[in-house]
Amino acid sequence: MRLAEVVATSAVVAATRSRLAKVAALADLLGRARDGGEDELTTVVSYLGGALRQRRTGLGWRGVADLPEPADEPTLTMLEVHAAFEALAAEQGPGSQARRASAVADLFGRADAAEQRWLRGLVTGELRQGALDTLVQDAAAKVAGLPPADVRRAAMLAGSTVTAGVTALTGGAEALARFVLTVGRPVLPMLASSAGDVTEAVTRLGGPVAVDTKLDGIRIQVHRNGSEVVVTTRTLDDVTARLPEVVAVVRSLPAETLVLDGEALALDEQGRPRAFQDTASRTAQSHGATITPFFFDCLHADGTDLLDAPLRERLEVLDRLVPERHRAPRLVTDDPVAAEEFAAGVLRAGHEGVVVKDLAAGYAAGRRGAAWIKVKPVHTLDLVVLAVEWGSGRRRGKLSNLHLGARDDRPGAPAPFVMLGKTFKGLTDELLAWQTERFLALRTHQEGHVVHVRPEQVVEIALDGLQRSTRYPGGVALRFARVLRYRDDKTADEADALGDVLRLGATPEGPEDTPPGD
Ligand SMILES: Nc1ncnc2c1ncn2[C@@H]1O[C@H](COP(=O)(O)OP(=O)(O)OP(=O)(O)O)[C@@H](O)[C@H]1O
Repeated sequence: MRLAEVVATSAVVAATRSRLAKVAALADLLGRARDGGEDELTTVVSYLGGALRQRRTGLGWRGVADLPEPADEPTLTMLEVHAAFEALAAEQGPGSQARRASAVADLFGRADAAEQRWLRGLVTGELRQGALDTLVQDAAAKVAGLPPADVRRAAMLAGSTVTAGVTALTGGAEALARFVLTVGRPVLPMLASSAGDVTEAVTRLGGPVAVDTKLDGIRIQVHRNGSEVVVTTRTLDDVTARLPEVVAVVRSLPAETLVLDGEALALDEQGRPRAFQDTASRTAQSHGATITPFFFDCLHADGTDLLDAPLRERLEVLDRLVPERHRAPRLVTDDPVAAEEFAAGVLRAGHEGVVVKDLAAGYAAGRRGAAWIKVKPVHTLDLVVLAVEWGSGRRRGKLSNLHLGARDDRPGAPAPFVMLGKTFKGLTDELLAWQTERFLALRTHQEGHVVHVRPEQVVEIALDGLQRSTRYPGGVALRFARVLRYRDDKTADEADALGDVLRLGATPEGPEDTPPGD
């Protein structure tokens, strides 16, 4: 298969808003790629999801900043491209940088202009978007003639869309069914959609729901097999060695095999939650505050897999095995008023909100299906830092005012991110010091006092709302944005998209609330 066919499909997917049309275009391509053998197919599935097959190529933004003249005709094949990146990834030792540069010049010199743009996006990660994964899963299911839920489930269990997609296309239902929950192997976590208030969330789900305390710590998944315990994060990184308290708690539970989902939290002496940064720094260093695990789901217990069991049943097992002091406080109700009252109490206790959950739903990775709905009182967005301004006065010598962008999910968007505003509010001295170093490392170029950076750092912003704006290209600006924390557990493709932002609803244009600099 030629690279041009993948580039063309990718353009069709970006240009339509229709989910059906996106899946159809991807399926058409996957159907053709299937005939090319497993290596080619794996490459196509991976690239359609916006990712290279190599974990590291030693190539970054800088390495593809200056490209040779594009070729007139697209001639590259997928296997040639893959082989070129394999060779790049294998380069090491003295002189490797020069050899890498010449390999890049060779590869990109054989690509036409559209292919060059696309390959550059692939290398820098700009093509990656969380939503692409489920589209590729659905397309693979369509070609294989399998229910989309089966492929999604395999991806959750394998922790990889590429593995699940290729298996569906080459081995069919039988091969797919071999992906089972294995104690000791982490699965992709279930995520939540959001609602403006608790009543809306309860009404949307209908019927009795679990209203769970939303604990502001670090997502953990714990696998126990006898005395073996493994703790992983939302991104499936192993943090077992850093969280001995969690290991000890799980070892004390009355079950031989166990998979639990929960949140690890730093608590002060009064049992109130401490700032997220305190908890987060604990996975980075292994000292500091005491960490307490709180579990809210059970996926396996003593030989019984519970992934497909309704939440009601999973919670029964959880309540039986885990003592109350290690569970997220919860109310089961179908009454929105009772749910609102419970949520108000949760906020008074210092937690960030609630997650309202459908008691009849199974456990499914990702955000689709919306069986979990989070409700937080202030709006928060996960945005990407596009540039930073040098501070003045007390902040001289520090990178301060952040330029914030959302993923631009509009068809034909001119750039991957669209700027929504700036803020320097909420930044402590510690954060200023940290971000100065971080953004200097990400610097691409400087214009006046504005340092442009590679769009890789996600930051969680609280805001009062949106206002319409003629100043910013998305047509809206953030109102009273302030920094809550840096999200090192999220990549830029998991940041909020303009579509998510607009759902907050904009008020008419008002005076600019964030002064242009500090
Ligand atoms: N009781 C709970 N049930 C489910 N998730 C919870 C609970 N308490 C805290 N959480 C956290 O909330 C997250 C669910 O929200 P979401 O899927 O939107 O992830 P997120 O983008 O990391 O959310 P946020 O930034 O709001 O924490 C989970 O990943 C988990 O870390």
